[in-house]
Amino acid sequence: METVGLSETFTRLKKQGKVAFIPYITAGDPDLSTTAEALKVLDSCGSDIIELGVPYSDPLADGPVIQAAATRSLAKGTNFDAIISMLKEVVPQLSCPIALFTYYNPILKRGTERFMSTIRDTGVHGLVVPDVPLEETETLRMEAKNNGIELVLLTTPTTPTNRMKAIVDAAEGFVYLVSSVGVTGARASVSDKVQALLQEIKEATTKPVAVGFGISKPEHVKQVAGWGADGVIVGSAMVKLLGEAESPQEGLKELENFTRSLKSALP
Ligand SMILES: O=P(O)(O)OC[C@@H](O)[C@@H](O)c1c[nH]c2ccccc12
Repeated sequence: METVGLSETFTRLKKQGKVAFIPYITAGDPDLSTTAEALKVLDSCGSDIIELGVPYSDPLADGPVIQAAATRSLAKGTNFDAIISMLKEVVPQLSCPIALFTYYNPILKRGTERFMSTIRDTGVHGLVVPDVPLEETETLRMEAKNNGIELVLLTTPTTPTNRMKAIVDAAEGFVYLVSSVGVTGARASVSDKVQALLQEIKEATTKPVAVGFGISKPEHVKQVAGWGADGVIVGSAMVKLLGEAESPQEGLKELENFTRSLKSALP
């Protein structure tokens, strides 16, 4: 089925007074066929957008859980081409859009234009590149636009206001507000600075803003939605369930239960 893109998804949800639930998982952990099943589980449990991470050897922005997932996946021999073939199979079966997550190096290795056209051919709608400096997003944005890919950009609690404004102006699909400084990973609570950061961003743009980092419980989800986020992103807590389970089937079952518990905490 033809899915709509990221920004259209947010427009639809906004009309329904809903907040987007956006899980992240690492491709190939525990293996690619489980990833294919996990995408379908996450979709059928009500995810509105799914972030799929391309495992990388030097995930500088990732905490221990996602680093371990990338290591396991790479040790299994997961590579970009295998992820692309899996996506060509699975994306047509999904009702929610996929945002591919990759560090900048795998893009540079392939060449930006070729990378963009390759992911476009799988039906992926979005792209998040956490380590590309704003100054270098020009080419990325142009090639993304040429291929109908929405390039999401990230802003953090320490991003200066004028730089945040440049980021939200350039972002496509949605603005990724990183909730706390440091790396990805579940935290006991979400920093209440997020509320003020959300207000500041919403004064600078009408684009949807999704919040990530540290969110791992239904009460976190409820809290962040209550602060006015248009979307809530959960990664490490998902990755941990899937990658550290007794078996892939067990992991998929836990993923389903966990997703339902978080989704039910959203309006
Ligand atoms: O893992 P957390 O704390 O739930 O945060 C989401 C995060 O994992 C996901 O969006 C992500 C995965 N890798 C990243 C690298 C940079 C920024 C964000 C990410």
